[in-house]
Amino acid sequence: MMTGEIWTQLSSAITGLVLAWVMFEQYFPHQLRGYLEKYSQKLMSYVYPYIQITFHEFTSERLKRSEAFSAIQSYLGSNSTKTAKRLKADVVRNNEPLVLTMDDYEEVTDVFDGVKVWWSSSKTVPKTQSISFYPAADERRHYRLTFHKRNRDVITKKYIEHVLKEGKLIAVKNRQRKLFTNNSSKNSYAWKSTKWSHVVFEHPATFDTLAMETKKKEEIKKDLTKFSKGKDYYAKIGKAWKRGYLLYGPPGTGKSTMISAMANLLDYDIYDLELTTVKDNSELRKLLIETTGKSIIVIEDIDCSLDLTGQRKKTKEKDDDDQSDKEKDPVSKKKKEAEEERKSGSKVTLSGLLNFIDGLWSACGGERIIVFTTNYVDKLDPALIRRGRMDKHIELSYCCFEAFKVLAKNYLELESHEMFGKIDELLGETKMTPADVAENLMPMSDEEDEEDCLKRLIEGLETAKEEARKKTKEEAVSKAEKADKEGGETSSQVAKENGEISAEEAKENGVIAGG
Ligand SMILES: Nc1ncnc2c1ncn2[C@@H]1O[C@H](COP(=O)(O)OP(=O)(O)OP(=O)(O)O)[C@@H](O)[C@H]1O
Ligand SMILES: [Mg+2]
Repeated sequence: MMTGEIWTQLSSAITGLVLAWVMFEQYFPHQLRGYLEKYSQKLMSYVYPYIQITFHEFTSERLKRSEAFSAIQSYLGSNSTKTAKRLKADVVRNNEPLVLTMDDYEEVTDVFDGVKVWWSSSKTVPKTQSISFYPAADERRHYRLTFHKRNRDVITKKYIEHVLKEGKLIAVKNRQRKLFTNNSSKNSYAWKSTKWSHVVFEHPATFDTLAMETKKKEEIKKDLTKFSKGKDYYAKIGKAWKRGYLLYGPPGTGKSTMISAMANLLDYDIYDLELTTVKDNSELRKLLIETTGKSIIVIEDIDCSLDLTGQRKKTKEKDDDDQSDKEKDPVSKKKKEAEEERKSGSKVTLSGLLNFIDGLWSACGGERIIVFTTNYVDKLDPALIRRGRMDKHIELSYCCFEAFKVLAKNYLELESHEMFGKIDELLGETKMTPADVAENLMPMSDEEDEEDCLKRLIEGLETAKEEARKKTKEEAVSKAEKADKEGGETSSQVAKENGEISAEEAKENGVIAGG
């Protein structure tokens, strides 16, 4: 048993003796007993020469994990593996060394500047215990540092600082990037202290493999790097250190791929936030508080996740009905919106999400990027995507020739080929997503070579072109028919003025329009 603990037991024995004596001497006046207790404590501090400092896992806010605790955990993890007998292993990536930490109720010693200290780890379990299959929800860990009081200065002024600094460095070194998700069935258990579950993030996408115009790509990369180095700048201008990106475009144009590339470029974690499974605004806030710095918080398909559009329409319609509403001041308008949201009983509301992005809580820690993706940018509420919330809007679109060249290099290791000219021409005439181009470029068997793949792509592009032509024709015909049916000279007149033609004309000419 360590010296610190012997002293703890001895001290409680002495206190017990003193108290017993006080109780025995009942005729002692009340005030005198107070004095006695005070002096017995003082006496103890003379006899018991050790000082203890406790570091709790959760701070007094009880919401955020203490940074000191994490740093100590890493420090002890690397320093205690030689002496501690019981260790805990963490998730490991292939071929990487095991990450070990000291297990609960384990004790280790450390020596600093010739001074010996004792570290112990323990946890507190709530007093009201019911018999349960799961561990208690409120289980809180702590580390206790014990040292001799004559070393007080060295420990409090130098050693603790050393531990925290070392611990943070070790944590950075051992860091495995993580992909967090709130959409896990396990999360429904009440005992789980965190709402996020994670796996190690290993996506190979980088900006080099991302197919898009080089100029645009470089601009985004520059923007991201500037952000990640902008701690002082954000502090100077008095803004929370966060940045919002809105990625929009048709399916298969690389929105999700770009998020992985962003995380790989900056070495950030990803929090994939599934809004539909979030119970209410307060749960949303809790999720945000639990995110750490150096992370990208992603909400995919934002238009499908929330009934934001409906909400907006409702208010808009009402505004149109009621002229006086238009003149209403922003405060009462907001109140009205909140009231409507409350009545509609929707889980996470627009104002909840807006608060999530730029409210008070989002300033609880810096270095966070928020990314929304959508296929329909027009459907989103302007309030959600205004600059300042979503600082940068990036459109990911159909494959252009420059993007194709990136894919050809990735998939076929081709910088140029005689067929490239034809492909360039076809890509200018028809729309194909990078996902479809990539699919065509992937060899289907070992026998297939680059040329087969390029041929397949050309065929695919020609088919797409033909289909698009047919579709435009059909649309023009049905539009013209409709105009004819609605009849009257006026409408056909208008149609003609607008460059549209009658159904018959359309059929005769085999119409070509748009594209
Ligand atoms: N710009 C791109 N560069 C490289 N690969 C791409 C690109 N766009 C799509 N791909 C390929 O297509 C697949 C699908 O792309 P991704 O999931 O990024 O599309 P998305 O825009 O997120 O689509 P959705 O709107 O349906 O979510 C990816 O696995 C990737 O291999
Ligand atoms: Mg996607």
